[in-house]
Parts: sequence; C-alpha cells; structure tokens
Amino acid sequence: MQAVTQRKITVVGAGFVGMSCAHRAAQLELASEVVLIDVNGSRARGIALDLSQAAAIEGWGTRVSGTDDPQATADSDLVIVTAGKPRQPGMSRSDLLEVNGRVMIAVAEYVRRLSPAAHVIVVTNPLDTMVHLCRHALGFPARQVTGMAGVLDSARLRYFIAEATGTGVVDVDAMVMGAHGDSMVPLPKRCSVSGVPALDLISPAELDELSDRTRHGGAEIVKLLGTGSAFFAPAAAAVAMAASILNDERRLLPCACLLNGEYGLEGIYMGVPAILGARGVERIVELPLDTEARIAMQKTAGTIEDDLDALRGLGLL
Ligand SMILES: NC(=O)c1ccc[n+]([C@@H]2O[C@H](COP(=O)([O-])OP(=O)(O)OC[C@H]3O[C@@H](n4cnc5c(N)ncnc54)[C@H](O)[C@@H]3O)[C@@H](O)[C@H]2O)c1
Ligand SMILES: O=C(O)C[C@H](O)C(=O)O
Repeated sequence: MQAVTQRKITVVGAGFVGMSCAHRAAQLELASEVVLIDVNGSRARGIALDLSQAAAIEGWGTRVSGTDDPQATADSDLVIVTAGKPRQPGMSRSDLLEVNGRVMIAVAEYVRRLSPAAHVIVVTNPLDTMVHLCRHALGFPARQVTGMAGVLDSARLRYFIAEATGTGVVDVDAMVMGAHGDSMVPLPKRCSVSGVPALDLISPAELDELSDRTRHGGAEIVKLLGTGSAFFAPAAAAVAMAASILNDERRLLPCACLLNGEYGLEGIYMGVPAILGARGVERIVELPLDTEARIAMQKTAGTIEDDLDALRGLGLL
C-alpha cells in the first residue's frame, strides 16, 4: 500500500453511481478521505462500512465514511454529484428535470457554503442542464464545475468499435461531443485503432450503426436492467475526470463545459473536448468540424436550450 495523498473527496448520492465512484476513488487511493453523503444516511453509512471492510482485502488505505450531515463534507477538494433519480424504461433523461433540479439546488447550497474551493463534477441527469443549474446555484468560476457524459459516451463507442473490428478496446479512440442525449454528436472520422482510422477497418455504414447504438447506449442498459441505469462505466468516467483534476494529469477528455463562444455557442454547458488539470477546465479545445458535425452541434445545443427553458418555466433557474 502506498502513502495516500491528503485529500478529501465527497460523493453526493450513495446510490449505484455514487457507491461505485466511492469504490473506484478509494481503490485508486485518489484521496485520503472519501465522504459519501445521502439523504438516506443509513444507506450511506452502510455502503461506507461495507467498502471499508473491502479495504483490507483489496489493499487500499483511503478512509470511507457515510453520512447525511453536510457538515461532514466541509473542505472537500472535489465533489462528485450523483444524487437524484435515474430514469426508468420509456423515460427520457429530460423527464427528470424537475425532481433532480430540486436536488441540485439543495446540494449546491452546502457545497458552496462548506467547500468553496472544491472542484465539482456533476453526473446527475439530465446532465447538461443539471451541471448548468448546479454551477448557477454554486456561483463558482466555470472552470471549477464540469459535467460527466462525454467520457462515458466515447467509451461506449470505443467498446462497440473494438467489438466490430476485433481489436483490443484500449487501443480504440473515439470522441463524442454535444448533449448527453439522443442528439449527441459522435465524430466517425476521428475514430481510430492505434492511429489507424476506424474507417479503414469497417465501412461507413457499419460505423454509423455503432454511432447510433452509442446515442441510445444509456437507454439500452436502462431497458436491460428494468430498473435504474448504468453505473460501472459512469463511475469509472467520473473518477477518471476527478483523477485528471486532482493529479493535474491534463488529460484531454470530452466533458460538459460552460461555452463562451466556442463552437459558436455561448452561456450553455455542453460536451466538448477539454483539458482537465489542477485548475479544473484548463482549456476548451475547439476542433475543426465538417458541415454535417457543425449542424449537429447546433441541433444538439437546441435540445439543451429547451431543457433550460423548461427549468426557467419551473422557476428553478
Ligand atoms: N451523466 C451520466 O452519464 C450518467 C450516467 C449514469 C447515471 N446518471 C445519473 O446519475 C443519477 C444517479 O443514478 P443512480 O443509478 O446512482 O441512482 P440511485 O437511485 O441508485 O441513487 C441516487 C441516490 O441519490 C440520493 N439522493 C436523492 N436526493 C438526494 C440529496 N438531496 N442529497 C443526497 N442524496 C440524494 C438517493 O437517496 C439515492 O440513494 C441519476 O440522475 C442518473 O440518471 C448519469
Ligand atoms: O441513460 C441513462 O439514463 C443513464 C446515463 O445517462 C447513461 O447514459 O447511462
């Protein structure tokens, strides 16, 4: 076991995604302390106890605690927000706007008060709108607040390409931008396997099919599970972003960032490639896009604007 870095991570929500985030962060010893907070404090304490008992077997030294008391989250270096309802089969992520919007406001109130220097990664759906609302309620600089979706959507596409080409998934690269919804924007020409364009290995029609499966990748799992949604890959994605920030790894990852003119968009959070480092979003990277992708980016932004309007209509924004 190595010395654990003196850092504190809070994971808000001790449900499927939250407990998986806590487990992965602890396994990686990303912090000396992981606090799991949930309105269901008994569940948070139970998960923390179970995880703490896994530590001896798995060989990590992070202290994990569970609580329903916001005070226990004070002075966190990084907060991952997973609190809120998942969708059920037949629902869209936008159906969660009101219920999860209220959760975001409640959570942001104590994060702002107790951990003003924290980096915040939002996972709760509908992602782009929830990260927007969370940042609005926090009042933090935009670079301190990001949303996780693009890493997950890109990982799904990477997996589907690996399957279709018969190659190892770690060699596959892909980039998915835009909203975390059916209008997301996979970039087929940028998919590659160890530098070899995926389009040299499979046909454009095959790659289009994989992109389409990626657009509906979340719903595919929701349907299979019957209740709740994906959690292993989402947690791995959120913790990869957390590691890039806390360890100043400066990874170039697709994540939801507040746009300030990039891609011709202003004032909305949306999935774009960004460098994540010690200051949070160090830089948003603007890729040259062909006409088709540019049109898709405008369309996907429109879906986020619609959700933001709905939040305003509810008086939450
Ligand atoms: N961004 C993504 O790519 C992505 C991926 C997977 C899941 N999600 C979203 O993450 C969220 C969580 O999913 P899950 O599967 O963990 O759900 P879950 O139902 O298993 O867990 C949610 C937890 O949040 C808790 N909670 C509710 N209100 C709270 C509050 N105010 N403070 C603290 N905790 C609170 C609940 O008690 C519950 O334990 C959902 O909105 C889901 O759609 C997003
Ligand atoms: O699909 C969902 O509702 C959960 C998450 O956004 C996902 O993509 O797995």
